Amino acid sequence: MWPGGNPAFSETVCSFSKQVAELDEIIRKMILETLGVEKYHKNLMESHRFLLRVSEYAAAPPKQQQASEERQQLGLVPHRDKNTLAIVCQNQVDGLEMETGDGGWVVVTPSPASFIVIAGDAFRAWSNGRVYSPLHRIMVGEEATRYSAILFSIPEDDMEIRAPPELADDHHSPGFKFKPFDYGSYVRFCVTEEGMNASCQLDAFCGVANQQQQV
Ligand SMILES: O=C(O)CCC(=O)C(=O)O
Ligand SMILES: [Fe+2]
Repeated sequence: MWPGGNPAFSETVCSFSKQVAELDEIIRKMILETLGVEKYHKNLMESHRFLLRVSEYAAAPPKQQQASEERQQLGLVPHRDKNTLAIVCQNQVDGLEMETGDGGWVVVTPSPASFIVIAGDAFRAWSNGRVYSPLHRIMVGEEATRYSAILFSIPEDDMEIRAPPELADDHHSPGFKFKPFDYGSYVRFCVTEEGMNASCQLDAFCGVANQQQQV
């Protein structure tokens, strides 16, 4: 795209990514402290890499005589992130929606100076389900174009995602909701036919059925 390079852009992207990566580290530390497993923080940081994605969701072409909700178009299909955390920084145009659990959707409207943090399946599995990875999507309106910059923290492919013993659920059998797995195998499973058709890819890949429910 830029045969001569674009040092000013590279510098901005690098500096932004470094600062948001620091925020990711702080957030992960806070979550681990809350769960009482902060001793795993360093280990968890070392086995991750970061990816920055910048996106443009162009305003949908106007459609006359339709209610405002019908004028919205899907900008990104409903999905759960596979990685650990995603930190989203957007312009002042909303569009990110989270599933509410009963099939509804709620628009996320952050204040101008805040970020949106989304946990992914790797964190859900590692935390034995205590950190939830929500289903989310992007809806595009016709008023304005939405821009977002997202920093993803991603486990290395060979990282074993295994919840620490401290997070075992002693009140339910089995104590762990997910079988341990290598992150790379999970990513590969998600693009198989079975993975793509699963309503919850993590459960389909490594979910352990609750024995009490099976009875
Ligand atoms: O652009 C956004 O706000 C979020 C996009 C997203 O969910 C993703 O890239 O996984
Ligand atoms: Fe996402």
